[in-house]
Amino acid sequence: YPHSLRNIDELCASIVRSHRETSQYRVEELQALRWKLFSREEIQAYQSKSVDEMWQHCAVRLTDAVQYVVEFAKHIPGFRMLSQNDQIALLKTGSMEVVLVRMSRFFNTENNTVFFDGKFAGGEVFKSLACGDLITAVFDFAHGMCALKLTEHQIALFSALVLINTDRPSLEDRSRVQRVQRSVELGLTHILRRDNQESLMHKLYQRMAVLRSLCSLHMEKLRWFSQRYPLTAHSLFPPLYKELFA
Ligand SMILES: COc1ccc2c(n1)CCN(C(C)=O)[C@H]2C(=O)Nc1ccc(OCc2ccccc2OC)cc1
Repeated sequence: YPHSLRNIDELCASIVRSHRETSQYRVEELQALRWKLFSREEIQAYQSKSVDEMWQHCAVRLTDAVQYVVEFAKHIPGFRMLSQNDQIALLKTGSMEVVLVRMSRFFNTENNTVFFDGKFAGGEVFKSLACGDLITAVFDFAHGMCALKLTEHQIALFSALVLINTDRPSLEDRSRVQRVQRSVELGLTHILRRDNQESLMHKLYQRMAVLRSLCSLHMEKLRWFSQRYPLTAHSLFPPLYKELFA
């Protein structure tokens, strides 16, 4: 275990603090926007964008969110003790997963909308991406996360566990990653026991399995897109999005 941490409480406190400091938007902030929807004209404007324009529009915004997840990862006790390559390997596959976990905090299950460009958007706004199955899967996942009614503390520990995942391919020092993963798992079970919600644990592992298939769908769509629009993907996407996902 990382020597600096005397006990699990301290581990949980540092992950919760990091989650709060890197959450880009506070839930209360966006609660006020939940019923701010796009007008028919605004929806039509998004739907008349070309495929590559809309992909670029979304990639820029999602890269914003990914940057905050990179910051979050750096403050997970033990993450920075891993080799650079292992840190990149974990972020390559885990950062979009954490973005999608966090995205569920900005999802309105009553009108099936998600925060996007300052308002809350329904799936029809993303029609010009030409990947309705990805959007449906993103919305379904957000619904599933909201149904668990996780606290911010639980989301923080769950996000850390999603990120520190030893199943990632090409890890150099799997056993070191395993030690960090075990301490985060201890933290999550500690939080759930304290909240008297241990039954959530297996539901969270099911959510992780759904998340993995959702993110491989995202990668598949991105590969499809990059082949069809190589110029946009290689020169107009944010470097971090390319580095992590392309
Ligand atoms: C961490 O949680 C959040 C939640 C919301 C937002 C952010 N962070 C960052 C700031 N942001 C802004 C500025 O709009 C929001 C955003 O990006 N929303 C948004 C973007 C794309 C969407 O679907 C398309 C799509 C989804 C998955 C994978 C690829 C995709 O397209 C290629 C849906 C919503």
